[in-house]
Amino acid sequence: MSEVLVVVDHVDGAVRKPTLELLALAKRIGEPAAVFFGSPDKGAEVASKLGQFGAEKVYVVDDAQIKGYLVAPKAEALQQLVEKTSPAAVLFVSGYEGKEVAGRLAIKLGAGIITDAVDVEAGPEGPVTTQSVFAGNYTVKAKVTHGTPLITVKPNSTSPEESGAAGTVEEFAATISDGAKKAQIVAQQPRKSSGRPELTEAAIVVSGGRGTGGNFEPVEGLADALGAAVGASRAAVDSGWMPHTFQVGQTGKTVSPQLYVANGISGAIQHRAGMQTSKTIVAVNKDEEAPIFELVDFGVVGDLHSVLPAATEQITARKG
Ligand SMILES: Cc1cc2nc3c(=O)[nH]c(=O)nc-3n(C[C@H](O)[C@H](O)[C@H](O)COP(=O)(O)OP(=O)(O)OC[C@H]3O[C@@H](n4cnc5c(N)ncnc54)[C@H](O)[C@@H]3O)c2cc1C
Repeated sequence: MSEVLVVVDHVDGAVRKPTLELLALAKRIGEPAAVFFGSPDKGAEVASKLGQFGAEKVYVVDDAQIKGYLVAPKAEALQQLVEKTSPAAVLFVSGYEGKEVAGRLAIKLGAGIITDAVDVEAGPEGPVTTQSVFAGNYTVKAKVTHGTPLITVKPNSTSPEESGAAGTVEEFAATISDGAKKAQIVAQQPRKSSGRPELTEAAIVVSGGRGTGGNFEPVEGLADALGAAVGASRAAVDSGWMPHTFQVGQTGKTVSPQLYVANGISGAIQHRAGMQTSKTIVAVNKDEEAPIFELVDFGVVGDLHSVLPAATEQITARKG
């Protein structure tokens, strides 16, 4: 069985959950092998974590020559690794960086690329992907017909699976050309931490829309009582109430938490596209005809400014 390369999404060696999801998908189509761009010192620790979730091998690519530049060196290193290992596919997390590296790699290899898959399974002639298009109204099955399939997968498309594989480390020395070092990073600033979970990884998401009137305090209060991430509709983002990084939907992030609480959000199709696969959906809306109520498991018709503080108080009291 051929290897399936999974490009690791991490922050200073802390592997993010979408990578663990990719490992579960990789296992369906071959032998999962992760590619970690980072310090070789962290290789063993990262390999142990990735091994726990199915990575049989972890290629460690020293990022000393890579981290000071934008994505071109990563694509170049991956080209060399793909040429050496001839994998059955390469999987990336569907994010800004994952898609850009995958696109560059596709050009270098002359290979086919599929972006924003929500599922990957084995087919008779290689991996078959599922994409959800037109705001979730259609699903498309696709396969790459030329070269190594390069596939970017949306976060929360599947659940990580613990398997306890070995996760052995193999260092891969890539040669980075001067041509790949043309876009240098001159300054980097980590985003201020809110102390809340990352939106796409959170088990609970509490979102607010235009119905908040710009006051997100009740939404944030409930989120904090539940240990949840905060999300927003595009109307709230376009009004300047929340940054775009909080937007859920077709042109924002896709979330699939255990619980999604939509407050003052009408349920437009573009918002649904980013949250309709949530396991349980609760909505608070003062309009009983709001379309969001078509997809909820539990709905409250009421003013969020009174419903949310009351719910927060109850939850806080129960937690003691
Ligand atoms: C190409 C394209 C891409 C888009 N991408 C996205 C996207 O990624 N994400 C996204 O969200 N939208 C997206 N949109 C916009 C989308 O069509 C809607 O306009 C948007 O989702 C509406 O946001 P909303 O539900 O907050 O506002 P509204 O539709 O105005 O709904 C507000 C709701 O709040 C309720 N309400 C008002 N006051 C209260 C109160 N006090 N208590 C309780 N309920 C109250 C109202 O009854 C209403 O249902 C996109 C649109 C286009 C054309």
